[in-house]
Amino acid sequence: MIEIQNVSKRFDSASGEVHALRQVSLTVEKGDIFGVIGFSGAGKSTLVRLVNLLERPSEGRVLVDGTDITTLSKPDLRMLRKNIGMIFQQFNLLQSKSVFQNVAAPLVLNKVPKKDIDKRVKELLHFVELEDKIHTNVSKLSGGQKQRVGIARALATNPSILLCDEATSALDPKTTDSILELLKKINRELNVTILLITHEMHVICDICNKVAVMDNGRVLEQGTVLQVFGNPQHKITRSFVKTVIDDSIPGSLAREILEYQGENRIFRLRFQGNIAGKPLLYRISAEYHMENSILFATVCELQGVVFSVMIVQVFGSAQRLDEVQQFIEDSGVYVEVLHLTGGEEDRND
Ligand SMILES: Nc1ncnc2c1ncn2[C@@H]1O[C@H](COP(=O)(O)OP(=O)(O)OP(=O)(O)O)[C@@H](O)[C@H]1O
Repeated sequence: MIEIQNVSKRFDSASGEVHALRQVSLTVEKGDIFGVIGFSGAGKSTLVRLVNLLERPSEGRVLVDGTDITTLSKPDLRMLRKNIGMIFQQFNLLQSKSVFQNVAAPLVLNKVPKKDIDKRVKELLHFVELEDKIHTNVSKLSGGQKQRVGIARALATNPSILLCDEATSALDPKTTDSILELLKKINRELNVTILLITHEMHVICDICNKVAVMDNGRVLEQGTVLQVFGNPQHKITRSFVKTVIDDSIPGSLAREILEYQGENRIFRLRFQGNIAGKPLLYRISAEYHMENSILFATVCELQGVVFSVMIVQVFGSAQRLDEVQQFIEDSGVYVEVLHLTGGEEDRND
């Protein structure tokens, strides 16, 4: 378990003090694949580097399995780093060395006997499906193969935590998917807790069970992927959601709606999981006798859960619309009233 408690991190730079992290708190439970998403400069790399003390917090505490790691002695810090593997966007391999030498490096550093190193490296290369490249120089490998070597090296000392710093950002989409599959296998079969940082929603949706959204050194929101992306509270979170599920009303449609003179309200509904099939609109017609029309609907899958967004226009008096809104809320569906101004959606961000 990783606990980051009220951590701030400041750097001195030529142009003055930089606040890379501001009072960040988050908890990664054992078994999680926890994703931190944010745009460039949000503080993600600084955050992940705290966990193996590549960076020290200016304030606050970082606990790994209950121990405040800033208080560790040098030998204990070495032990901690054995327990925490890390992979990088640019792989950070020893370029002039073979696959074997790269994967063996942490074992050599830890003075593991040679015959055990041979056995362990073969085991690891089998796990990452790269046995046939054992004697190849890493400079001859593709990006995906290099990341597999990076992963095998990170797993060499049997860590219980794996930190991933934009591990798929340098890879094409197909290779990204195969590396994400491998990370899932590491989590599932080796019980490794994963903390990853990324600016790609696809990565979060594909493998993470929890997520934190960062901006300007702060965590804006965090929780399960479904909680955070199912009902995003901040503009930045919504902009990430939009990259996988665009839920805005096209401008031409918004202008048409604005021209309508009668009383109506536009709701954005977000359905999750088994409530996706609830006959909500049918009940608004049948029980409330109110006409409604679907303006937009889309569906995707987040973490194996069906997630759908629907924008509906319901017609009726303000009082009746309040009743319907209450009914929707009581049904456990996230509902948001949309205000259209001049053909655009005004979200008061
Ligand atoms: N060693 C350093 N010295 C000075 N400033 C730093 C240092 N490391 C990071 N920063 C600054 O801290 C802020 C957060 O950087 P960080 O690399 O953690 O963000 P990020 O979200 O990982 O962005 P990116 O994906 O671009 O790396 C940035 O303004 C960055 O310039």
